[in-house]
Amino acid sequence: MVGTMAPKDTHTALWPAPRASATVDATVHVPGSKSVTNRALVLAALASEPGWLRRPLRSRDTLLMAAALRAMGVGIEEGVGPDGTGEAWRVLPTGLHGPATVDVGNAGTVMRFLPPVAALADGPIRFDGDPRSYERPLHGVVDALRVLGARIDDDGRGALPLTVHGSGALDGGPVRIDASSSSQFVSALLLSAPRFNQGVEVRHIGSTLPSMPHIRMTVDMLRSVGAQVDTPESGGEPNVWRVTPGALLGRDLTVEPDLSNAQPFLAAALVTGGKVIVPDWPARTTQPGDQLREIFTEMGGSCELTEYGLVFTGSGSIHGIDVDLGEVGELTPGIAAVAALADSPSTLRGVAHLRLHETDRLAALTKEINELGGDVTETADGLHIRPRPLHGGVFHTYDDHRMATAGAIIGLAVDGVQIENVATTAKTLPDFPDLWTGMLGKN
Ligand SMILES: O=C(O)C1=C[C@@H](OP(=O)(O)O)[C@@H](O)[C@H](O)C1
Ligand SMILES: C=C(OP(=O)(O)O)C(=O)O
Repeated sequence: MVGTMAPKDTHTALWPAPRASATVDATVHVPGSKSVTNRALVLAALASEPGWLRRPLRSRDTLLMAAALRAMGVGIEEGVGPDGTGEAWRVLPTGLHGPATVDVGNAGTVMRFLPPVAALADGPIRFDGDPRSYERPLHGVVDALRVLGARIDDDGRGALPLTVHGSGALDGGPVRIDASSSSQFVSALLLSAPRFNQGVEVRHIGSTLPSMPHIRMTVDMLRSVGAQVDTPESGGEPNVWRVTPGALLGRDLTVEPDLSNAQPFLAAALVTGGKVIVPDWPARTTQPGDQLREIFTEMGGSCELTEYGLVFTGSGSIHGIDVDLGEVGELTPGIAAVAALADSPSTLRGVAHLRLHETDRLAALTKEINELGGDVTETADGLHIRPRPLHGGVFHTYDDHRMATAGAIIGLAVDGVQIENVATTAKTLPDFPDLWTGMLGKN
């Protein structure tokens, strides 16, 4: 296996989650969005001219994406931007070639967005990854690609590991998929579709479709590089997306801060009754993390979006919430952590698909919060959380970055919480421990 594996000995290491000794008052510069960085890399690799990616996220998931595209022949030069300010990557779309091997790690974006890219390469592309990647749903992408003309060898489950036998081009056309287990099936097919001979028409036929903001992000970013996309929201049929074939432009794109990774820092303001400022919070964005402004306000905070960024202030009280998180599933672990410290119960709904994320997040949150003395029960599609006084203990993280940050939130208010393998935050936020202690004035 190639790529950026987390070192083994960090898996059992325990990190004493710092207890907040005072109200937090900090400005936290949150690194770039994983979801934007990995979409931008794919689109730049498929473009007909070079492009720039400024302030890209440098984390396990994005480095795996860059390594995979490089393995297929794309040039990605890491350096500073054209005006000398900040990190910027130059992407040179110099072809898509096999044979190559791709390590997806446990990155949903890599395992789902790249098989359609591989179908356009001129040789076999082998996909492998962490053990968990074998269990995460991929059938929506694999089955659809076969309908669209690709040859794929897998073990019969439509899951990893597998080989896409790229032939240099893909027919494309209409396809029906059930994306109820991951919005990334839809995003994956749309992102590469301008390069399919007939483009694509994706029709979602499942009962529910999670993470709509992430599909909007895909559509927005496609349009920003010149693709023509018809969506349900632009007057098309419900649950149908169409992409017209055509060349993609090389762009100069600045990546927004990752608003889902801003969550633990905003939560710190909420939990301690303090204030956290996140510079460069975008005024308009498709990122699901933007919904934290509303969710955390309902849970007791208040926020002001200024030209400088988001100013989020806790009131000293934390309220429970009854909320459907289907659109913003990746925010669930952080919301559950805050809810466990609230003054009233919470019900988090619409997130059954989290059982197939980095880990089974509903089971993991239930077990870990309850082992600290909490009272959480799983429902068919979410969690009931009844706050109780918590005590210290080991918070296991199951190689899930958002479990680690959820544990750190609880540790702010509870003595003796120890986070197992905090290094797993490197999936999307390698700087987490430093940013966290910096926020608390403990560096
Ligand atoms: O497209 C994306 O960038 C993402 C989509 C969502 O996936 P699911 O729809 O599988 O939940 C989200 O949870 C994940 O963190 C990132
Ligand atoms: C679900 C997540 O990631 P992935 O892109 O691997 O699906 C996440 O970051 O919460």
